[in-house]
Amino acid sequence: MRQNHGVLRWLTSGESHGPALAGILEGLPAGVEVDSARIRAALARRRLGHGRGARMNFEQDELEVIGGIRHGLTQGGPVALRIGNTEWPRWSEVMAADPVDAEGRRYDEPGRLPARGRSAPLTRPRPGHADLTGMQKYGFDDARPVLERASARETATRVALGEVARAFLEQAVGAEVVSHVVSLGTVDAPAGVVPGRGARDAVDADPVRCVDPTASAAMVAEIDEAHTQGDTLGGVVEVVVHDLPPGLGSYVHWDRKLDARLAAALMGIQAIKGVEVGDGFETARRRGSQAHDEIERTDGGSDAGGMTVRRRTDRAGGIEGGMTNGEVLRVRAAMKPISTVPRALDTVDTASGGAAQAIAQRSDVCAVPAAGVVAEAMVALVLADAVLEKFGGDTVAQVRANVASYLDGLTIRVAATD
Ligand SMILES: Cc1cc2nc3c(=O)[nH]c(=O)nc-3n(C[C@H](O)[C@H](O)[C@H](O)COP(=O)(O)O)c2cc1C
Ligand SMILES: C=C(O[C@@H]1CC(C(=O)O)=C[C@@H](OP(=O)(O)O)[C@H]1O)C(=O)O
Repeated sequence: MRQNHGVLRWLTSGESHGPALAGILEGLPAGVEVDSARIRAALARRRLGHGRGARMNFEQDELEVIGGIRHGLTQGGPVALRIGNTEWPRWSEVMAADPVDAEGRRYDEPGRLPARGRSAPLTRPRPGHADLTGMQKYGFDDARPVLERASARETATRVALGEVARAFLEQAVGAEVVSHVVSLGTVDAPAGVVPGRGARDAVDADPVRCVDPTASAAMVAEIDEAHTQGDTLGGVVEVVVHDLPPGLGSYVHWDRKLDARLAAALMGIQAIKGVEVGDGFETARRRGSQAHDEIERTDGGSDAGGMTVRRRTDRAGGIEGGMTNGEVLRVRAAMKPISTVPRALDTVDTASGGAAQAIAQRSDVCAVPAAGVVAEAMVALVLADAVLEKFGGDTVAQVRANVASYLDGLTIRVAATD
């Protein structure tokens, strides 16, 4: 299955140390209010979090909107963005698109161009990164081109495009997307704490984007300890979406199920190794009587005319049968520890064939808080796609009217959750 099977399409391009990243989002209606200041603010959120590496401090995301937005409004055409890497001047030769000297020589022609410093081939692939298999698959004798594209630097583009999708979701359906860190290393935040509407700034103000201060302090301490020991950490983030209408996605076919589409989008983030919908794996341990969300009427009526209902709990995370059910949507993504481990792991040197220590230059110790921001972007893109698929419209106003008409026509309504 290719993700983006619905109405919206999005693509990214660019390398970690290339001149820029590029992203295109195609299929949005006209009239989404979004400007570069908003997208820049989203990019700044992705750089947050205790445990990120030095590069987050000395590099900026230089955003330029190339197309699709005029005077702060989308125009209906593809939104195209460029995010310049301010590191580029130091890499302009190593990552040059064209052959690097007048004779048209390349670094990957052994003996033809002296490969020193940054241009020296990387031949000690890191366990857990894309290095070794990427070299095999694409026929490289240098891991450089593999890590350049595999790098999560690319997630800057997703966050930028995701912010446009988030603006659409807010304006078309009134939905709000937020994420928080629910575990980091061995530390768990208390179960059942879900950030409400408007909580995003408070979450972002926390050094690890965790809503519980005690757990946050323990997470910070665990990052510091791992750092001291030359080690790295992973964790779990939860994306929470408030005020989605019931009926996004569908039960009728596997690739239309919203949970399948969200899971694919989240698994497509670098280092994500597991996804849970709602209480996920915990639900599998429960009995049926304790696993599901019982339904009750809230309007006081007893006839079968128009009624309002709610679920007493939200263990399902707002999705049943591959569709939003009108409750708060919750999806979790588990991130493995960063694979560039300073206390380097064993590998082989692909040039000499001998045993070696893996590449271990600067690296993030932990990027779980940032992964939450990336996960929000992926969820926003999938939900924007699902909203457009169900409600259509060439302008935000049309989509909004279509949503209102659908909700007005429901004989069974879902009570507001917060
Ligand atoms: C926000 C973010 C930051 C990351 N930072 C690093 C890093 O500094 N060093 C590293 O080795 N991996 C980092 N990763 C993970 C790698 O990009 C990822 O493990 C690699 O591309 C291999 O893909 P896989 O883990 O999905 O198999 C980061 C991932 C994310 C989401
Ligand atoms: C640059 C970003 O993340 C990078 C993601 C990354 C990786 O291997 O995924 C490795 C690191 O890059 P470098 O090895 O050049 O320091 C991170 O800094 C970013 O998120 O903007």
